[in-house]
Amino acid sequence: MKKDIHVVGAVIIDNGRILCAKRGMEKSLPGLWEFPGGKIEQGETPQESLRREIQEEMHCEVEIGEQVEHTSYEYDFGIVHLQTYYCKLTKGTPVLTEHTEIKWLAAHELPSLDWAPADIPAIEKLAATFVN
Ligand SMILES: Nc1nc2c([nH]c(=O)n2[C@H]2C[C@H](O)[C@@H](COP(=O)(O)OP(=O)(O)OP(=O)(O)O)O2)c(=O)[nH]1
Repeated sequence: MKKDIHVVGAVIIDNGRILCAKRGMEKSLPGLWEFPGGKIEQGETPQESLRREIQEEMHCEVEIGEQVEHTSYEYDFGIVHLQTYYCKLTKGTPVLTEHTEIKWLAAHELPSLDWAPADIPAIEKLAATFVN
């Protein structure tokens, strides 16, 4: 049995653009794009986890809205259950810490990046949701 890994990702929208973050080359899924976030810790709600991760990784605060997607993807290292949520910035601006690059893209531009496989359903949904 592969281990289940519960992960939250923030779809941060600001000025009509969505924040995309590139994973480091030394990590699992090296160099792939993802939404900032991380593993849900024991006793946390997805929202608490997301707020904590965004503060730690991006040094800013977000207001969390509706869920975008909830999907599971089986990697060689485990099964990632990824929940993504719409977020708005409430304090500060995202800064690069753990990631190697960040980009702000319009929804229709999202499919042009090389995303972690678990993110594809969310990317397709976002790309189809906003016509801009
Ligand atoms: N934060 C985030 N993680 C994602 C996304 N898509 C996706 O497959 N993942 C995977 C990558 C990781 O295996 C896991 C998130 O764990 P993490 O952020 O706490 O861990 P990490 O990448 O620092 O480290 P690692 O232990 O996987 O090397 O979920 C996504 O959009 N955002």
